[in-house]
Formats: sequence, structure tokens, C-alpha cells
Amino acid sequence: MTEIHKGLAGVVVDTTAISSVDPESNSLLYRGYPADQLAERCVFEEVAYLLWHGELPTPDELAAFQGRGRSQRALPGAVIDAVLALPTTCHPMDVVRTAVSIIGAHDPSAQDPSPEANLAKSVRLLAQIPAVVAVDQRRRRGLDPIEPRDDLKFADNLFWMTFGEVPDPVVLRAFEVSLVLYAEHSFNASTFTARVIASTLSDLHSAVTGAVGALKGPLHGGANEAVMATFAQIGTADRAAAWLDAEIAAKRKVMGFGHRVYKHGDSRVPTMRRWLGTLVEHYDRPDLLDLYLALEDAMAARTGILPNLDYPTGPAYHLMGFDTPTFTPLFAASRVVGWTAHVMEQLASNSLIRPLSLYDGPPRREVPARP
Ligand SMILES: CC(=O)SCCNC(=O)CCNC(=O)[C@H](O)C(C)(C)COP(=O)(O)OP(=O)(O)OC[C@H]1O[C@@H](n2cnc3c(N)ncnc32)[C@H](O)[C@@H]1OP(=O)(O)O
Ligand SMILES: O=C([O-])CC(=O)C(=O)O
Repeated sequence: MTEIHKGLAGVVVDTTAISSVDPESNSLLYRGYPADQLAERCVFEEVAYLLWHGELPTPDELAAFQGRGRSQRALPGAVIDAVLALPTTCHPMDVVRTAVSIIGAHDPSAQDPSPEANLAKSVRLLAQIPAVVAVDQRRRRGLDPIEPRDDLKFADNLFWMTFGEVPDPVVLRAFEVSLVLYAEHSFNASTFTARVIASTLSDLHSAVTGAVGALKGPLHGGANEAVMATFAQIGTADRAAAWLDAEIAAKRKVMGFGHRVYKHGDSRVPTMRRWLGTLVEHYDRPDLLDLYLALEDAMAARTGILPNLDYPTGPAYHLMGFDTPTFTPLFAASRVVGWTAHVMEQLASNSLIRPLSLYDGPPRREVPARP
């Protein structure tokens, strides 16, 4: 009897040296380092370097690495034009997906599969996706694009390009923490998509374009946006329990809760939850934290299901001033590091990813003869 592993749940597909998610110890390690320690102690670029190179950079290596990224932040004119030409009715993740594809089409080394070229393309994509996210949010608000600044680190420049100002250091720190926590998570759906595409020996931009599409769904990265939609529906903390009862009765899933791998809580949530608390104080929005806690408590009491990283990140990005549909693009701006690290790892020891299926359609039958 063929055993079916629906959704590949519980199936170990390959090895990886990039990160490990351990539900038993509730830990997430990037190249051996606890992700929560990296989030509290490192700038995002150090973590990107670690995920790509396997080791944390020395100060000189970090400076050189940051210099490479900063000099490539401006989008090619053709990419800006293409983004500005897209209808504002489309989702911002459609814009990121399309932009990554166009960036690939303009990249002279797009078809070069060497590790050096793939690393250079990854550095470029990491540098340029923030510009796509920023230009898109601005055009939807009727605002012109803002040129990137090469005197700012990644997180600060993303704010600059989006809002034309750099916020309080505590806001920047909270944002940087979210970027580090979002950067990598082993064989999640979008990363696996990237690895499947890479396994056919397709190019890096194709793999990232596919990964963006997979991240968009609300069962994956799209959940951080959905959390704000949920909060808008509930309104105030006192209505959370009744709202949840109705959702459970209707057998609807509550976005931002549950996880395929963690069954005792997402290892990243405590760190991001602490920073959400800091943001709530900074922006003086205790009502938002009350609502957050009321739904979390009601969910735990009724289902025992705990929040995942998208739950604290959604309200954190809201407080920072990002438009809700921009939340998943922000996730993509960070996760591109993990995707590309996995593309390079896949190619270093490639085997075409092609599972089997059990056919359960009609038995063999003859096509009716034609007159
Ligand atoms: C960064 C990230 O991508 S983290 C994930 C973000 N996604 C979300 O927040 C979407 C909401 N969560 C979910 O849909 C799920 O928890 C998933 C898809 C993340 C993981 O789910 P799976 O491992 O496939 O478990 P599955 O969906 O089968 O759920 C198991 C049971 O728990 C229930 N359950 C799981 N998550 C939720 C939820 N968020 N709300 C309500 N019930 C849930 C399911 O209904 C199911 O119940 P049943 O056995 O009575 O049918
Ligand atoms: O690992 C997963 O399935 C989803 C997730 O939390 C992530 O990609 O960060």
C-alpha cells in the first residue's frame, strides 16, 4: 500500500546547512547561531552575510559587503517604469513578483549559474527589492519615488525610500529584528518552491520569482497582512472572544496562528512580541496590544493553537506606518536572503526534485473514434 505524505508533512527531503528548526527545543538556528540572539545583537546585513557565506563577517568583511549592496540600491529605469505602469488594483506582491522577473530580464549575468554570479545576483536582488516595495507603496499614495541613500544601512534605507525620513532608533531596531527573524526558515513553502525551480537548473531570478508567488498566500507570508484584516474586523479587545467563536463555528482559520513544524509555539514569536510591546509604548497604542492579547488568549483557551511570527509582525508593521498590503513584500525583502542561500545550496549538490503521485482518476479508457 503506497503511503501518501499529503503536503509533504513530516517528510525529510534533503539536508541543509543553512538553518535548523527544532520544534522539540523550540529553537531556530541560522548556521548554528540562535536566530533570536542574532536578531538582538546583529544588523540585518551581518545575518545576510552569515546565511550566504556560512560565517559572521569580520568588521572589514561587513563594511565591504555593505558597500557592495549600497552601491546597487537604485532600480534600473526600466524596472521603475514597469512598476509604475502596473495597475494599482494589483496586489503589492504581484508587483514584487513582476519586478524580480524584470530585474532578471535586465541582468546581464542572469543565465550565469556559477556560484560567484549567483551570489552577485543575490546581493543585487537584496539591494533592489526594498526600492520596489518603497516605490510601490509611494505610488499608491500618489507620491513620487525617492532615491536610495548609500550612507544608510539596509533597514534605515528602506524606511527612507518609503517615507522620506528615518524614524526613531527604537523603530528601526524593531524593524531590523523583524528582518532578521524573517530571513530564513529551512524548507518552508516559498523556499522549497525556489529549490524546486533551481533543481531544474533554471536561473536564480526564476527561482525567486516563484518563491515570491508562494510567499504571497495567506497560509504562508500573506498571513501578516491578514492579521490586520482580522483586527479590523474584531475592532476592540472586548469583542475578540465572540469574534473567534463565530470563526471557529464557521470552521475558518485564524491567520497568524498555527504552524506546520512548531506545535508548541513559534520560536521567533517571543522576541518579536517583546519588540511589538516596545512599539506599542513608543506609539502609545495600548489598545492594539490589548486586542493582540485578547485574541491570543481566546485562541489558546479554545483551540490551544499559538501564534506564529506573522501575528506580532503584522501589528508591528502597522504601527511603523506601512500600508497593510506592503507587509508581505517586507517579508520578501528579507526572505530573499534565505531563498537565494537555498538556491545556491541546491545547485551545489543538485538532484531534480520530482516526487511521485498516486493516480486516482478514471481507469484507462478508449478515446471515442472520430467520424
Ligand atoms: C511565516 C509563516 O508562513 S507561518 C504560517 C502563516 N500562516 C498562517 O498563519 C495561516 C493560518 N494557519 C494555518 O492555516 C495552519 O496553522 C498552517 C497552514 C500554518 C499549518 O497547518 P498544518 O500543519 O497543515 O495543519 P492543519 O492546517 O492541517 O491544521 C491542523 C488542525 O489545526 C487547525 N488549525 C491550524 N491552524 C489553525 C488556525 N490558524 N486557525 C484555526 N484552526 C487552525 C486546523 O483546522 C486543523 O484542525 P482539524 O484537525 O480539526 O481539521
Ligand atoms: O516554516 C514555515 O513553514 C513557514 C514559516 O514560518 C516561515 O517560512 O518563516
